[in-house]
Amino acid sequence: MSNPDELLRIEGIRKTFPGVVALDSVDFDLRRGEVHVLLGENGAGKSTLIKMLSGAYRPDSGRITVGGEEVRIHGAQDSERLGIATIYQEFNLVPDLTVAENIFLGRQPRRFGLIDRKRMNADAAELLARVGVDVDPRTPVRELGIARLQMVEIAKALSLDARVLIMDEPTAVLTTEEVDKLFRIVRKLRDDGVGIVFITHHLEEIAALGDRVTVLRDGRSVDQVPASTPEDELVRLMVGRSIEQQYPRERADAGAPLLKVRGLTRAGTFHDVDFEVRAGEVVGLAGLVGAGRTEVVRAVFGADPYDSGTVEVQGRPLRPYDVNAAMDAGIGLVPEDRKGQGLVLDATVQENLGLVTLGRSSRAGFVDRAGQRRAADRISGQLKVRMAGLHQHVRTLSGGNQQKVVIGKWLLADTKVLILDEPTRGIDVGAKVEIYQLINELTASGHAVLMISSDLPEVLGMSDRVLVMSQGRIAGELAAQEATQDAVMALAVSATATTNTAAKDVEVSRGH
Ligand SMILES: Nc1ncnc2c1ncn2[C@@H]1O[C@H](COP(=O)(O)OP(=O)(O)OP(=O)(O)O)[C@@H](O)[C@H]1O
Repeated sequence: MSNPDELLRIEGIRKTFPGVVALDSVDFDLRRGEVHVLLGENGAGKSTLIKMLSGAYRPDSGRITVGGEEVRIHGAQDSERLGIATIYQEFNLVPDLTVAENIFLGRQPRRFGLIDRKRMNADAAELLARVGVDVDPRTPVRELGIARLQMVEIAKALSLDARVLIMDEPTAVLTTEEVDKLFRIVRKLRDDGVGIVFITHHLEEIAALGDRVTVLRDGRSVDQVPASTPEDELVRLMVGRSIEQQYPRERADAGAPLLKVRGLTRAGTFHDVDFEVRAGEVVGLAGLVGAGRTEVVRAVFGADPYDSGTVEVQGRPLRPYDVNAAMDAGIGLVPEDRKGQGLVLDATVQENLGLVTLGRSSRAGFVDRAGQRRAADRISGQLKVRMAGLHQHVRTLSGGNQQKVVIGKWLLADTKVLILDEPTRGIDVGAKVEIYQLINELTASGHAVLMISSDLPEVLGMSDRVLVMSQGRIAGELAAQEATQDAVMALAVSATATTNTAAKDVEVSRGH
């Protein structure tokens, strides 16, 4: 073996699916004590590559060597035996088992043939302490939030003595504080000699955490560069061109109010929420995690009930808790949890793109299939959905491309008021700009957009006005020119400061 620090090497890997070459002659290597970032657009092949290492997929050709020896990884057990642990975005934990049971699943310490719970819990507590997470090993996993689930997964990887830890977009769903904590743990593991493969769409994380970067483009490994490479250069390598303007907001003239929300209240969740969104406007809804932003927009969309207040679209009151009424009135919602709420995974791209429009036109008594196909073609082209064709099942699209389909579905539906909840989570930098441009087109043609985002630069870069929520109330409103990170944060913590809530509930939204 040439380099004693080399943990694994991938050479000339190819993997095809019907109609798609997902990976084509990909090279990659990982050393002890490094964070190696995998960077690439949505659909570039990042997840497919790591699935070769976790044993979920087998390559069509190419070589994988671990510790200098060629290996075949035919399943999760092979991968585990080779010291490779993978943490996916959808965690692999069993909700009804405890933290300790999950960590030692199938390997519980036994005493006289029975599971030795005392020892299992003590061992788990030690591992949890190593990752610095304060959780009782006897807690059922279903009671944990996302950040802690991730920590339990890391503890499990440690228990397996993993030398290679693969993390697929671990920061996508974390708050700033949680990201800091994760980074501390990852650095510690790196210092202990673990090799970490790290996937992210947040470029600023690369210099902060990474050592080397392998760039995948269209299923090929196009370059390997140091993590200190400037961001614009990374973008160029990844998308094959430079991006001039990250937030290309083109303001339109604000017209009549399309959406009016008055006194919206649900006890214990949000109170007296008043705002309006005018034709041609992008209004950002900022706030800390837990401020009630998603809850408010779900109530506006009729997906959840409220106790009092009114929602009007173009001057007409909407019946509460009635999604169909909201959609008929022209409201659309791209939800935060897209896989759960936004897509029919076993239907095709075209079927998913047509879900809202088809519902409407069939109610009106006709279905223009050719027109639907043209529309689906157009929008998938604009959003650069990477797919074998409109007939591909959404389940087999890459994560980012699935998200583009949900957004596309609503863009096609000609909604007057489009509500976007975390629209660019998991979306690559190039595709983000495409989405912003489509937002511009919408507002230029007189539509209104209400956008929740935890990515503060995105809110500031794309909104004409920013509403800031704090503890279920609108704490203030800022015009685009006065909306700075500091001004938003001051409002976001304002109610919290007066009510002196425990610091642990105050989790700052992502700001990068
Ligand atoms: N089971 C499958 N069947 C058919 N095509 C697939 C399957 N799995 C992946 N693909 C295709 O392989 C390509 C690479 O997808 P992959 O999920 O590896 O991308 P990615 O780089 O992880 O993207 P993202 O950033 O969006 O997560 C995509 O075009 C995808 O549609």
